[in-house]
Amino acid sequence: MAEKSSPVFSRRLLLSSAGAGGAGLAVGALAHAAFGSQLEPAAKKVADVVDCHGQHQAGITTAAQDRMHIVGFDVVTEDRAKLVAMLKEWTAAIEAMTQGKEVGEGGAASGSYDAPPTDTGEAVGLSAANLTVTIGFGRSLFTDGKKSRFGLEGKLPEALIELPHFSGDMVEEERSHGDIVVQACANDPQVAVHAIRNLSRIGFGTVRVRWSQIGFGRTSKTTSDQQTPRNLFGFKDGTANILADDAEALDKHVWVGEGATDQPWMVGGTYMVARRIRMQIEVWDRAALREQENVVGRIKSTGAPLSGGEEFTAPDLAMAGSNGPIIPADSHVAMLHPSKHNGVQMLRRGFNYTDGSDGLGRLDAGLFFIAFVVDARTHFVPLQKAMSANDAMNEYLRHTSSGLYAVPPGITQGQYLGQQLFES
Ligand SMILES: C=CC1=C(C)c2cc3[nH]c(cc4nc(cc5[nH]c(cc1n2)c(C)c5CCC(=O)O)C(CCC(=O)O)=C4C)c(C)c3C=C
Ligand SMILES: [Fe+2]
Repeated sequence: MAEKSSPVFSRRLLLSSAGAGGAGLAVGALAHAAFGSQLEPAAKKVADVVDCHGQHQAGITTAAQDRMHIVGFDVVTEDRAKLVAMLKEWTAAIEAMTQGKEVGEGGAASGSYDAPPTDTGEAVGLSAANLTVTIGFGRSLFTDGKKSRFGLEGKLPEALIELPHFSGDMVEEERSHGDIVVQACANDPQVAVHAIRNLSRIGFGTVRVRWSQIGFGRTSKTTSDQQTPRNLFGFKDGTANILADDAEALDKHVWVGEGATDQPWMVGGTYMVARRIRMQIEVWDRAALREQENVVGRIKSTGAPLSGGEEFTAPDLAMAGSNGPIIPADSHVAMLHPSKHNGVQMLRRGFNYTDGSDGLGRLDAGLFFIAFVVDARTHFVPLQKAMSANDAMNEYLRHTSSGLYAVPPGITQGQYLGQQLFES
């Protein structure tokens, strides 16, 4: 995936170029024509643009942004051509928005005075903010359980399983699954929300929103120069993550390679696991620091493993403590360490969320867990099973949603997202 600055017209530049003259214009069709004519500034390098083209979709190994809006859509039409047309329109919109441009010919305020604007407008004046938009397909897009949908017979990857029920799950169906997932990440919340809103608007009549979630803070690092952020338990999260420059780990654990799938259209793609995990914040806040560190298996202040060293020192799961291993066997780190799961790793890219309070005075807050894996059957299910059976952290968690999506590979200019699936 290419991630470099591109010479584009930024929304901020457009706004400043419109200037006071634009603001002083009278309302009406004349004003639109005049405003439109001023939107022709010289090209400018924009530093916070992530290219949406490449071998893989953006928003996976991209340096994790601070904000996220993710949505699960259900397709409401039976018409394959209509669905493909929407994916083409989405792609054009994504190409524009990720460059900080407005959606459609007329944008927010330069189109026909007698039609709804092709861009909703709330990102005018904002930069691209490293926006990435990543799409994935749920199992239900391929089959309704009895018969194929959209002529996608034979295209359902074996790896796109129905995730099982895990012990303790309190999964709400209406917050889970969906035919298509769209993850928008940016360093400005309004840019992420604008992206999802405009895709929803374009999709009206073809898709309907099944669920959505806003995340306000990253809980992972995906590049070596990023600081490890903290989750709502106050611990560093993302220390032992797969990083963008670790090509070997990415090829082994994240990207679907040739020969590793029954579906050639998935080569260069990956699978996204998305689970809303509510954290029992008030219970956690009453737990002693010793208990908190024993639950995680790491030191709260530094992120170092309880066996010693600094944040990136490998945990010594065999080191003895006064009462068994110094990193408790039921701690989160001991439970999910690759050495306990045939060496498998995942690229975690989740976000902290809060959805206000629950009416009982408790924060409805937690971690919207997102991970990208080559195959959930080997790289997620066994880990989640171990976690839900024995992890000491469970006492403080409630898994309230669940989803698995096939994330197709990236595209080149002129292609549309999902083309590999619909035209192979
Ligand atoms: C099944 C996969 C995982 C779920 C679900 C999950 C939820 C979850 N995790 C934290 C906090 C931390 N996780 C940490 C490490 C870690 N977590 C997983 C997997 C899941 N986490 C893995 C594979 C690892 C890495 C293990 C290793 O290799 O050592 C950490 C430690 C710091 C780090 O390495 O990131 C923390 C802290 C929460 C709060 C949570 C659910 C709300
Ligand atoms: Fe974790």
